[in-house]
Amino acid sequence: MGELEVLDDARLAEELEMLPEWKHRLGGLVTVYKLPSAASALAFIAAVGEVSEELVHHPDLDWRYRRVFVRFSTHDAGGAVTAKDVEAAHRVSDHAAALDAVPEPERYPDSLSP
Ligand SMILES: C[C@H](O)[C@H](O)[C@H]1CNC2=NC(N)=NC(=O)C2=N1
Repeated sequence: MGELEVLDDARLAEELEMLPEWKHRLGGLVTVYKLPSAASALAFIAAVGEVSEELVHHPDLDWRYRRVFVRFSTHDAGGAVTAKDVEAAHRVSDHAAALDAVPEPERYPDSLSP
């Protein structure tokens, strides 16, 4: 599969089974992490930034004290989910775990504008 190919529903469902901390919303992969402190939230944001630069694939981020809202979608694919979003989500989840983040994907609002 090309890395900018939009994932069909079946493939997306398969990928999401391996990404239990994420959900499909607003044409992207979204989640919320609650960090132990605002300082660790900032460290998490820095780690997300490094992943984004390494992959040249950048999320929407929303920092709210100890919580960070994350949304990955592929602009070059018209704002849909591709393999790049999946790879980025896995790497971000690993950094979240290393910082003792609590995943709260259900908190991601359905209305947050892309
Ligand atoms: C030129 C540059 O590589 C592209 O614009 C990259 C940058 N970061 C990106 N991030 C996201 N989320 N989607 C993209 O299509 C994308 N494209």
